Amino acid sequence: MSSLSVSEAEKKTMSNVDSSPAVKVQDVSITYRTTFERVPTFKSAIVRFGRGERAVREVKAVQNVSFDVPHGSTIGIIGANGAGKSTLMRAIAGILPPTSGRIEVHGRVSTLLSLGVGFNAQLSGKENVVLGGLAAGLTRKQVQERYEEIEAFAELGEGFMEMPMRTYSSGMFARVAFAVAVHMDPDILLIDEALSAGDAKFKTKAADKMKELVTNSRTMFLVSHAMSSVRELCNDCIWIDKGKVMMRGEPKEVIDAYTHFLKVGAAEAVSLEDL
Ligand SMILES: Nc1ncnc2c1ncn2[C@@H]1O[C@H](COP(=O)(O)OP(=O)(O)OP(=O)(O)O)[C@@H](O)[C@H]1O
Repeated sequence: MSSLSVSEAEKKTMSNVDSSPAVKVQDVSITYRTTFERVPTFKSAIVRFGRGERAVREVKAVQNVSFDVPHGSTIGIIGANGAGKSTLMRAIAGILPPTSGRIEVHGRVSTLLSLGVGFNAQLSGKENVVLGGLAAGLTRKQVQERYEEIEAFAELGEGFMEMPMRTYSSGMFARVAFAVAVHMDPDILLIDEALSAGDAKFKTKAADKMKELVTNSRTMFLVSHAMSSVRELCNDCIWIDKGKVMMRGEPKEVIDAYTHFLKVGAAEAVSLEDL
């Protein structure tokens, strides 16, 4: 590193890409097994005194997925409902262990998965910010130092940070969740549909903040159905379908292939945004 000339170092910073991967996903499969009571017919339910038959349903949500994500990338993860995007994000976040395969994560991860997971709705916004910060590994002092910035970023309005989060609208919830996630100093930020709940003004602000994080060489995963966000913010893209990687590459090309696959064509794809 020290032997690099200034111009080479600058180039490296501009390209935002470090040679070792921030995330390495190797042949990962994730299967959910759900047991449930099956009551086949009304008659047999009566015969069985209301007890159903125990059945197991397996869903192969992610199947043999492998990819590397270099430091400084902003990678969009796209695909239809139920494709396995959130499952993959939960595995990268370390919330859900893969059924098989291996995931390496190099750096500190901050997640914004399914908005505000981990928040306690009975507690105030302020209390949740503190808990979120401590859970992310910050010291109490560091949380206190960042609190004002987080509060200012969330812009909830007078007094709302002191109110229990159950009294918040989903957009307000999203604002706090986003503000916390981006102020945790993450090396790797996982964002799952975060922008969908905020209003237009907050979406712009959130997008600017994400661009700033990426400029500072952070790695970001953006799971989204909003193709415009992926096109605007990402420099890399993975399309997942039925738990498998269909395509990886330039966001524009991957989005084109995906929208073509959905048989809507590129023109209608714009009106599909923000679904
Ligand atoms: N906790 C769970 N238990 C059982 N099955 C699950 C669970 N979570 C997800 N699944 C199943 O795994 C598959 C992938 O779901 P996942 O939430 O990862 O999809 P997704 O691509 O994020 O979808 P969406 O765009 O609708 O958010 C689906 O078939 C879903 O029914």
